[in-house]
Parts: sequence; C-alpha cells; structure tokens
Amino acid sequence: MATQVLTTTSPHDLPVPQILEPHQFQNLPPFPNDIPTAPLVRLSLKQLRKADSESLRLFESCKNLGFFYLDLRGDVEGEALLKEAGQLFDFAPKFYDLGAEELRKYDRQSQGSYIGYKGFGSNIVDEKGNLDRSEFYNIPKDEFLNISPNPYDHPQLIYDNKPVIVSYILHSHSLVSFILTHLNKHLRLPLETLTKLHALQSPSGDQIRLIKAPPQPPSDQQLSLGKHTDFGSVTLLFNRLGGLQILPPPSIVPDGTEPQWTFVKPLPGHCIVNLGDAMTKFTRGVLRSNIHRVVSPPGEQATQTRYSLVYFSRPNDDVPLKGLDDGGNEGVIPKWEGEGEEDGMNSKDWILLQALRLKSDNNILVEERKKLWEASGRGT
Ligand SMILES: O=C(O)CCC(=O)C(=O)O
Ligand SMILES: [Fe+2]
Repeated sequence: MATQVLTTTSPHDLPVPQILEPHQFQNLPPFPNDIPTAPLVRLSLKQLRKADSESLRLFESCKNLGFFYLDLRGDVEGEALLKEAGQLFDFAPKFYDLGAEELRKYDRQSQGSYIGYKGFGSNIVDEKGNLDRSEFYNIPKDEFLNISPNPYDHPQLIYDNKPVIVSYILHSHSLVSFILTHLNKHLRLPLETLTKLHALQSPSGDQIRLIKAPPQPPSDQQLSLGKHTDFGSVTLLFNRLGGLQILPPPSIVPDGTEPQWTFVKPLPGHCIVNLGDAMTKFTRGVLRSNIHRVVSPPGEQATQTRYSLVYFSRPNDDVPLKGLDDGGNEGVIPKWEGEGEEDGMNSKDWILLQALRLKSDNNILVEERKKLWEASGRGT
C-alpha cells in the first residue's frame, strides 16, 4: 500500500504512552483459531490521518460491508479512546454488581424512553418469540454534556465515573466526526455536510451502551441479541470476547455459496466500526448498514461473562432521514426517483420507534411476541 511522506509534524504524531487494555484480553480464554471469521478490512487511524489510500479503503469498506476494524494504536486520540474503553471494561462488572433489582429502577422503557437500563429478556430476538439474553445500560451523550433539558437520574456509580464517561463520549464523537469527514469527501458532499448533521452540542440520540451477557447453559442457547442493523449513523464497538456475528452480503461471499453468520474476532488495540441505517438513507443505498447479531462466545470463551462497550452516533434529533442533496456534485449519491418530494422521519422519532418496537417479556404470550417480531420487519 502506498503511503505519503509526511513533511510536517501533526499533533497526532506525538509519542504516545503504551498503556491500553492488555489485561482484559490476557485473562480470557483465546478466541478459537479453527473457526471462520468475518472478512473485515483492518484500517489504521494513524494512516487515515495522512494517507489518501487509507481513506479510500475506508470508503470502499463502508460501501461493501459497512463494517471495518480500526487500529487505534500509535495515535494520540486513538490511544486515549483505547485507554478509556479499558477503564469502562473495568467499570462494567462493578456496575452490574449493583444487581438487576437496583438497576430496574432506571428502566424507562415503560415511559417510552430507551435511556438507562434494559433488563435481561426484555426484547424479542427471533421469529419464534424468544427473548434476549443480555442486559444493557444506555448512557446518553446529551445528559453528560449538560445539553439535555430533562436529564434522567442514574445510579451513583455512574456519576462517580463521570470524568471517564465524558471523556469517552468526547473522544468517540471526535473519532466519528473524523470518519464522517472522510465519507463526506468521497461522497462529494458540500464541505462539512455530515459533521454538521452530527454536531456535538446539538441534541441527538448518541449514547454509550454497556452490555452484559452471562454464560448460557450449553443445553439452552439463545441469541444474546437478535439480528438487527443499527439505527443511527456510525457505531464504535469494543469487544473482548467473541459473540458478535455478521451475515455478509452475497456480493462478498464466493460465487455459488450462501452467506453464513460469521464471527467477528475481537482484536486488541482495535475498535470495530459499523454504519447504521441513517448512513444508508442519507446516501440512498451507497453506504451499507449491515445486519449483525450476538450469540454465545465461541469455544472455551462460552464459559465467560461477555461485556461489550458501544458508542452509537446518531444524527441530530431534527435531521430528516432521507437522501442528502449533493449540491450539484453529481455522481455518487443517486438522485431521488420516487413520487413527489422525498419524505423522511426525523432522527429522534426514528430512533425511538426502532429502539422500543421489540420490547416484550415473559408475561406477553409467545403468539403476541411472534407478531411483534413480524411487524418489526426484522424477519426479512
Ligand atoms: O455486543 C456486541 O458485540 C454488539 C452489540 C450491538 O450490535 C448493539 O448493541 O447494537
Ligand atoms: Fe448493533
């Protein structure tokens, strides 16, 4: 791969400490080396800062698969994010030790909000009406940056860790903006179109999600998280254990073979980046929001509790989810060819609808759950 020679020193080239997250990988059984893994392209943040070829690889990955690895090592901001992700992985077990009874006080699903806690088994995961096998806690950007007019309350342990949470939000948002800048360029959109739709200080559904999935009994395995695409724009994901699977599009599997659910192997020093539905809508299908799900970790890893850490970036609340106007720079985003004006639900309503539509529990009859699954459109 061709790289450009740097003639100036940028702040991103400063020496960086080698801290990061080694213990969290070292203390776990290894990811098996005899199972197929998903063909995510591995990009480097450091290269992305300086090499056009890396930027092009990013664009291609976002068109072909909508998922890629990003090596954060060797970059000041990248390493800061890795360090904070490591701190949040240390925080997660302590946080979930508060127990479901305590955390349920922060479940706002019945009030029509996805902020806070989602208990074990409260979403439908498949056409049979089975329930999920994971807990979430969603921490909203707006509340922690003090731009939410009506913040909810959270467990004290969250406030005790506010500095790392705020810093993780800022670094994640900044990394997403950087990725959006590259996509903006390749989509030939007017300067800053995408970053203005994702302004840090404007209200949005951006959030951190901390996930816990305990080991499942070998004789009774269900999906930990049902198949889905993310609803927002760009998702940054940190995994220690396997369990995440993608269903690759037919275009990238060998001719004559059917796409199979395939594990994404977690890599130390990297985050997994994937695009959500908003990016597909903005680009009328040029960029891909790929389907994925979470199952029990593979091999020996199945004996472990799986934590995972997500940052969901979403368009600002008032942004309509429809094709973007390329300002006359023809050629990348196809023109709207439907009847009349293109219509788009605003981001806030879209996220809320998607986030709550599979809400359920054991008190709802299986037949009802199957209907909810069908109505969600995820069976297709
Ligand atoms: O836990 C993971 O690896 C993925 C989580 C995920 O896809 C989600 O929360 O949308
Ligand atoms: Fe997801």
